[in-house]
Amino acid sequence: MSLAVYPMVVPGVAESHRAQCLESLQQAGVSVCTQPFPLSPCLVVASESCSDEPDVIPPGVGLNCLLWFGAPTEKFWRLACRCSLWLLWDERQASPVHPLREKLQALTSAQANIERALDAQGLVAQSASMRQVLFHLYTAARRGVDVLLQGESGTGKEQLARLYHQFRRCDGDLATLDCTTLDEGLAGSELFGHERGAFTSAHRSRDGVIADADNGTLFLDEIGDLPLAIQPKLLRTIQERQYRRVGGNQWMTSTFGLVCASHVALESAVDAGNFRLDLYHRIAACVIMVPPLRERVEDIVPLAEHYFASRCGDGVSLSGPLRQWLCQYHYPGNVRELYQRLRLIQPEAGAAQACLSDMVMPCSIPERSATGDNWIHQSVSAGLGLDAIKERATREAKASALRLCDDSCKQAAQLLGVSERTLQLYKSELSG
Ligand SMILES: Nc1ncnc2c1ncn2[C@@H]1O[C@H](COP(=O)(O)OP(=O)(O)OP(=O)(O)O)[C@@H](O)[C@H]1O
Repeated sequence: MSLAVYPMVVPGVAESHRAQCLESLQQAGVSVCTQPFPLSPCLVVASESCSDEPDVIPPGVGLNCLLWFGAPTEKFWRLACRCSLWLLWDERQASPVHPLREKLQALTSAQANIERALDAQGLVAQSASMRQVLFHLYTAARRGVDVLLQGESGTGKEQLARLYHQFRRCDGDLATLDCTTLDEGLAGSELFGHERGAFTSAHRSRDGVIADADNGTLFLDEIGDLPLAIQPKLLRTIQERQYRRVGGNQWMTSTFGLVCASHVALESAVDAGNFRLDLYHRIAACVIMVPPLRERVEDIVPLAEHYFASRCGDGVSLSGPLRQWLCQYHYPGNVRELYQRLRLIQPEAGAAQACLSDMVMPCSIPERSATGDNWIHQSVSAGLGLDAIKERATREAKASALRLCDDSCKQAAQLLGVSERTLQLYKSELSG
């Protein structure tokens, strides 16, 4: 396999270390790219003397390997947690040519497979933290390790479960069970299936999701919501991959890979007595924390571009103010909320750029507000006249625009198509 790498020497690293690194790459037969290239891994070269910037690793580069000169220190761990793999270079020993080649080989083939899977599923992951999540997911899937995905709602756990299934390259299907919808009485049947006559409405025998996942992957979404009564029944199934249908007495086998997801920290659910510790230990062999969107701001613009590309065709770029507007928000609902926000923006078909002025605001004032109070109707009945009504509508529009734009007069002005000064005056009137 021909290997290429982009060495990213962190500022402050000694020149002698940089030279040693380049020499080892040459000995390992690895070519050196002069630019970060998405499909080539990045070798982050660092040592204790390097700068301590948290964002030394730029977004958009491929998977990365940290090459650290010297003994690991706190700085090493801070950097290592942003890298997929790492290699320590103990200067008393010969240069680590073979391990270096091996790690770069592993990263290169993972990178190509991950890229293919992202394309196939229409997913975007540019940030170093998401690249790392993908690498761990890929490694776990290829080694047949079960995975627990934890992260806030809307971060993409379900999409990652699909990727995990794709990475496993198995013959069977991805069988999904959303545990939030499980009725306590029917949970056993949904999971294990049932025999005919097992309960009053069981007119026929049927398979459950565990049988459906045979030779494939079982995805238990929101596993924290699994009724407590059914939890002990899953222990053997997860450990031995065996199950018994409700009303049956024969143990059956299903060979599946397991991926579970939860938006709550399951450790807290265990502490609160809502989740069994023995079940937690069986599903948490490899816990992958999916970072919230506000902690990977680098993903916001690529996700937005991806969203517009899927709606308007390729090549829609975002105007500067629109990028700024999108990146300033903190997205408690994560990618799902970003997509909802983007629905407000409607670039013209075939337009090369999406701008804030493409934003569609609700153009008619609702007939009745949630409280049932129709202020326009009341104002008209009270004989207030059009000017007073317009004046109030204008004030409400300014307040809404400022709220939407996190109090930025400039962006709110763009949104309303008025001058920035108009919004500044409105704000000073309010504070005066
Ligand atoms: N990396 C990504 N690239 C493209 N779209 C994404 C990505 N991550 C999430 N999405 C989109 O965001 C939305 C929410 O994703 P998903 O349902 O996977 O989140 P979740 O973490 O499972 O949420 P919940 O905990 O509420 O079930 C979906 O529309 C999904 O397509």
